[in-house]
Amino acid sequence: MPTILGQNQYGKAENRVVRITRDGDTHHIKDLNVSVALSGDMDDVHYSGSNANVLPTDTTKNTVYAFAKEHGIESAEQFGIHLARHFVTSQEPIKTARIRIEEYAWERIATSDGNSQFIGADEVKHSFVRKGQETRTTQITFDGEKWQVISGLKDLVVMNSTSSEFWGYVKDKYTTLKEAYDRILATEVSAKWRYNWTSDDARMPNWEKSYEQTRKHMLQAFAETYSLSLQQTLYQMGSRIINSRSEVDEIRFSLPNKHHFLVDLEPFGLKNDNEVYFAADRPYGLIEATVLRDGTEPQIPVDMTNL
Ligand SMILES: O=c1[nH]c(=O)c2[nH]c(=O)[nH]c2[nH]1
Repeated sequence: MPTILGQNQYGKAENRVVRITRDGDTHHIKDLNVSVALSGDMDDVHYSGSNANVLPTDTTKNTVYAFAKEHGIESAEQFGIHLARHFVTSQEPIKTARIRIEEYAWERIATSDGNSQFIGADEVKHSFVRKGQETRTTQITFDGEKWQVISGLKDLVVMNSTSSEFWGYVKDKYTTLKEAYDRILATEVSAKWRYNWTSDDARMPNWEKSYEQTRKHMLQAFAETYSLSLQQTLYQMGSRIINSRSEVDEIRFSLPNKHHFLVDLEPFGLKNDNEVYFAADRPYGLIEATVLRDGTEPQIPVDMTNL
């Protein structure tokens, strides 16, 4: 049966680009997921395998990162218009470019003494929580006598665009990681905390207030810790909560290290001064630990944190 080629398009999908713009020590984030689809005179590559008209998808990816550096990202629309125009006007065989962009919004974290709306204290200038609601969880167990309440949250995404280092680690023959003295620290927090309320008495916590305050201390400790490792940040988040909330005796975290790799723009004659990052989704480091009030026994199951 004779066949003919129908509609076709190609490109690189889901280029995760994070652009940090530094205004002194106040940082601004643009976090995009950019998909490029090109079409035009592409009969030959399908019929005969000739690549003469094919701009590699790898090049379309590089263009996204290079444009983020060279032109910045003012808005997703402006960035997409710029890219689409570039592909169609610079490559004769390309007749149509479709650029799809998802943008992830970030808000600044309020510091202990500040207010989220104002950039007052230092920390808030480079500490962000991704917009959108986290999921709140709870598990209640009652054996007719004793109560156990373990509450938590998941999908709370946070980022520090500076004030994070990672160096001085073990190096064996498989170690290639370069020491970092100024990196992005980002994670999606899953946490479970156990209330020390065990009996049906009048001193039971105000659950709504307790959740709100626990979340607040968690975010503030993340923002205010100058981090030498995600493990250290985790411990600071846990101990801030235990020290500030007398109703919580134990908290367990599961923190994926959401890696942001600096893009090498040197092949394009551009210097990447900690501005353009590739946000990788996997594999990721996974840092997990429990923080306890001294003198109490751990009760939160190790594998419960992600539920
Ligand atoms: O904060 C970190 N902790 C690690 O244990 C680790 N390992 C790694 O490769 N990067 C990081 N970052």
